[in-house]
Amino acid sequence: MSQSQEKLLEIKGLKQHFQSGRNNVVKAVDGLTFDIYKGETFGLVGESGCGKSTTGRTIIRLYDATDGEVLFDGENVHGKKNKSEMKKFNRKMQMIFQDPYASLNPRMKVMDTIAEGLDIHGLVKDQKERQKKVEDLLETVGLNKEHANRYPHEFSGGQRQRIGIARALAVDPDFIIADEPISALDVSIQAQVVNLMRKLQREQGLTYLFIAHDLSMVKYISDRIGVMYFGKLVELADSDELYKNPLHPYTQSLLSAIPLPDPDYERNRQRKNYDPTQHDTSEEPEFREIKPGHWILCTTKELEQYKKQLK
Ligand SMILES: Nc1ncnc2c1ncn2[C@@H]1O[C@H](COP(=O)(O)OP(=O)(O)OP(=O)(O)O)[C@@H](O)[C@H]1O
Repeated sequence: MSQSQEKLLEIKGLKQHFQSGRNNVVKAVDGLTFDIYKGETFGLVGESGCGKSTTGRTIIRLYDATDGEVLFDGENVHGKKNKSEMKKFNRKMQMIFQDPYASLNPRMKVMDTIAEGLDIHGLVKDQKERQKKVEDLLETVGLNKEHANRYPHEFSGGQRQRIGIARALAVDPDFIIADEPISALDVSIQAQVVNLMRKLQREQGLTYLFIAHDLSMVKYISDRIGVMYFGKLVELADSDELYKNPLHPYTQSLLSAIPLPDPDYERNRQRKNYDPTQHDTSEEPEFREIKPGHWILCTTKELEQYKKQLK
């Protein structure tokens, strides 16, 4: 988790609206603007359905954006690109999924699953190099070379996620979107996978967008956190700052849902419910910087109130 201030991604006014039925539009992502710095882990949290996965998928261009821009190292990912330019982006940006079993082809040996990207991008010259590269990747993620000839069903959930990580790493990416990568795993295995991701980040200078629905594990892995509610970011801050100074009532509600290790605190803790009707409606809320690096969706009047709450 070494964070620079150099931007790897600039997401500007990103929108993803889905047509649902004839007259209904789902605004899954509705105007997101934020940067992701080189070498950091940016945690994106919010409850199910708020648009986290759609954000990840739109950034990586699995979907074309309805509106807005994604700049990767200054280049517009969503601009008109020819095939070879798209291939270059596809290699630099990889994705790890929540359910590694569903994302691995059950009829493909681990060797071929991991080597798929190597083949597509022409990164190995012959079978021998291909095999060696896959074996090295298996070792990098804590598996061993004998695993290369097995099928996904022969592995545990944690091992399958390691295979998913090896597949993403094969093409030597700069940026990985991890979409709830540990939510489907046993609690005992979750920390192992997160620790592996942190180790790989240190060793390979990776940048992560780490998507999760609760704030507990995200705090541990993220440098900065964005809190998402119905397609919009409501708060964004350094991880420590967000826990010290949660200002938006929705962030406070998410935080109040995390069980805490301190028994005294835990006994007195109350779950805060978020009531979206509690906001000032005298003007449209905007994403405003309340102190350097700490952003909140609010009106000017609310901003003054939040300032008084700052610790
Ligand atoms: N391809 C699609 N077509 C139509 N609607 C979609 C599509 N993908 C997502 N949605 C809708 O967009 C909204 C956001 O979904 P999304 O999966 O991004 O949320 P999420 O925060 O990642 O939730 P979860 O944690 O459950 O995956 C939801 O209302 C969902 O039903």
